[in-house]
Amino acid sequence: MAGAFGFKGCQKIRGAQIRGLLEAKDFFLFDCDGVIWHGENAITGAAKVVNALIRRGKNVVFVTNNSTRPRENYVNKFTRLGFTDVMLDQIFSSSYCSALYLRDVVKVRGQVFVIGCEGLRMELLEAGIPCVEETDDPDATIYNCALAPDVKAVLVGHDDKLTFLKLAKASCYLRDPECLFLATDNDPFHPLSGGRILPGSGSLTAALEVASGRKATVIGKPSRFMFECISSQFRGVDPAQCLMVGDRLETDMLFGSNCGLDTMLTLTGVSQIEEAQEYRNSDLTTNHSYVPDYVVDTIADFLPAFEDMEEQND
Ligand SMILES: O=C(O)COP(=O)(O)O
Ligand SMILES: [Mg+2]
Repeated sequence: MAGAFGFKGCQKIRGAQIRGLLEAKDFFLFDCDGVIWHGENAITGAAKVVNALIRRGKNVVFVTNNSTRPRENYVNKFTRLGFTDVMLDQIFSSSYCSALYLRDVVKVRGQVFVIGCEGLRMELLEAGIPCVEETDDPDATIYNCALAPDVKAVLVGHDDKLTFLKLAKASCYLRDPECLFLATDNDPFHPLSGGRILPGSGSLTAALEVASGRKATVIGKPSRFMFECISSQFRGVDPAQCLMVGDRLETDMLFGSNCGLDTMLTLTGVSQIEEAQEYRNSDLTTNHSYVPDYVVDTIADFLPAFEDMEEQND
């Protein structure tokens, strides 16, 4: 897919080309982990870029598959890391969008069984969606535990306190075909320092898919639903005016393609340019949806373009 400037995918761009892109787009969607920050550390220059875009009147939103924190937590994190003007309504997390999906699309009537962190439960409760209480009985097993009545959905997100009992309970609830099976995202893993990895929600969902014999509906990237949330909150967004900036081909770039957005891969996160070139050279046309229109080493590559624009305006 060629971007607005006719570039073939995987083209590294900088300077004047980035400036052209900044002038042509008015809606910027940023992935967080691997683009804006790594864990608790901002990527060098990221705050300056985001602050400059907002100062120039561009729309900036953040689309993160991380389901572990409530949005307020992100506002504090952005402030802590030097992003001066990020507001709650610019943050679209897979937990917040899962709550919107259950409230506004499913209009769920009944309880939701959650496999996930406290941040996911908080977003659901904030949206008025009752969650099945977690048991703290150390002797509870699937043979003797109580199962809640009227569970109308099972929602799986990143859960670093996953237990066999939680998986077993979810499998029982999913025996009811009326009970929806949802996942906040399908990320398989998250790289950690020292070559370690953290299993993602996708690995927990896969376990439940095998146990239940059912397939989950994924709310987060690469599904289009997060863009639908953004579009309805900003009263209609023109995909042609958007640029999706991410670090992962199979979630961020595919999300952008699925929503008809131009896409930019930054090489500060999970995916490398060689992987993107492999997808581009693939005979399988479905693989071309993973190919970014543009590639930059880091979003800090935007900074010289702002300086050019300033000089031009002086
Ligand atoms: O940390 C994660 O779950 C991934 O988050 P991201 O979508 O912001 O990269
Ligand atoms: Mg990321």
